Amino acid sequence: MTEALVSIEWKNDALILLDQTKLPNEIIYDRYTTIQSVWDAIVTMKVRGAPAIGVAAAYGMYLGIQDVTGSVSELKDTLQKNGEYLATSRPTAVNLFWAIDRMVNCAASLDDDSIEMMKESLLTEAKRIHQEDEDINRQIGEHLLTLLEDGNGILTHCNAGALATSKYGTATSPFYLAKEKGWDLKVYADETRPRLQGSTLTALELHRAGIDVTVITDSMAAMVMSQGKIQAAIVGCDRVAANGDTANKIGTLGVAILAKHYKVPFYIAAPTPTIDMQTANGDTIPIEERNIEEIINSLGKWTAPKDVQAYNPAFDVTPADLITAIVTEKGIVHAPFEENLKKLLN
Ligand SMILES: CSC[C@H]1O[C@H](OP(=O)(O)O)[C@H](O)[C@@H]1O
Repeated sequence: MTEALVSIEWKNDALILLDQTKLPNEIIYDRYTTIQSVWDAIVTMKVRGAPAIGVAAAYGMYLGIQDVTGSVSELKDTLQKNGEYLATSRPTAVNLFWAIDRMVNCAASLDDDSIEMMKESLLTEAKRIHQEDEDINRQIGEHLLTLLEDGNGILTHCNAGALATSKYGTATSPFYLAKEKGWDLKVYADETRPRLQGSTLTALELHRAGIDVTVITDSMAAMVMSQGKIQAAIVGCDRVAANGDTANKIGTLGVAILAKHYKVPFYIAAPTPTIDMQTANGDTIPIEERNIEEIINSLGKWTAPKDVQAYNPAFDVTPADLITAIVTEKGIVHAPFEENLKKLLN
């Protein structure tokens, strides 16, 4: 086993982020001291994964008010404006907006404190969001483990791992807990074109942890399911709508359709900050479209004519009726999702 990679750390008054665009070949940590650099890290996916984006954004909101020296109301105004700016980085992962709101609401709740006291309270709130994420992920893993058995084959898509969060991951959390229990789970990781987070990130973190992981191309998912190798599919999420429709990395919908066909349980690992009860259903979840060169010039080699058209939605939406259960830190939610998510969250 090799030491676990840490995606996010607050150290010596700065945010330290592992540059995930360099993995698996280089392990490079960068130091961030401005909100602008955090915005760029989110846009360029140096830090990615809904929970990790939320934690990074919380620290970015704190970094953005360091230079405020005037009144308390000036600090609150700056925080509000910075939240609007940070919100332009990526549109789909609701954790970004959830973390921004947490920081703005934290400041709003601090009446007439001094500027320095408010800055201290905002750093405390960012650290709280960071620690909560770690606790949430372990609890999701414990609930997911009740749905699995020693020796199971599990298919996962993209990276909803420790690298997408502060620790453990969401979909990968049971793999780490299973190893602690001495179970022998066999993970099949979709490489997940075009960004390949499954092979560059999931395979990396699980392999380093000594967990049995096999990289497959996205197009092999059907075959491994048809061969009876998969007893469950577990994926992460970027936004769960009130009716259970779930946005996740592009290709997740295909995995869900295959799982239905092969009668494989399909689980969403969902921290409650990723559940957006303000969004009624999947039709209204904003889907990020990214640069088409991620497809036709991935890894710096043109694999299509340079002026060809391409379509690069970074996420798709899995309808609730393809989802077996949404597994949160507060418990396992089955259909009817709208009713049961409300019960879980209230
Ligand atoms: C627990 S990570 C959730 C989610 O985020 C990833 O997207 P991206 O790498 O573009 O930030 C992927 O969809 C994961 O499943």
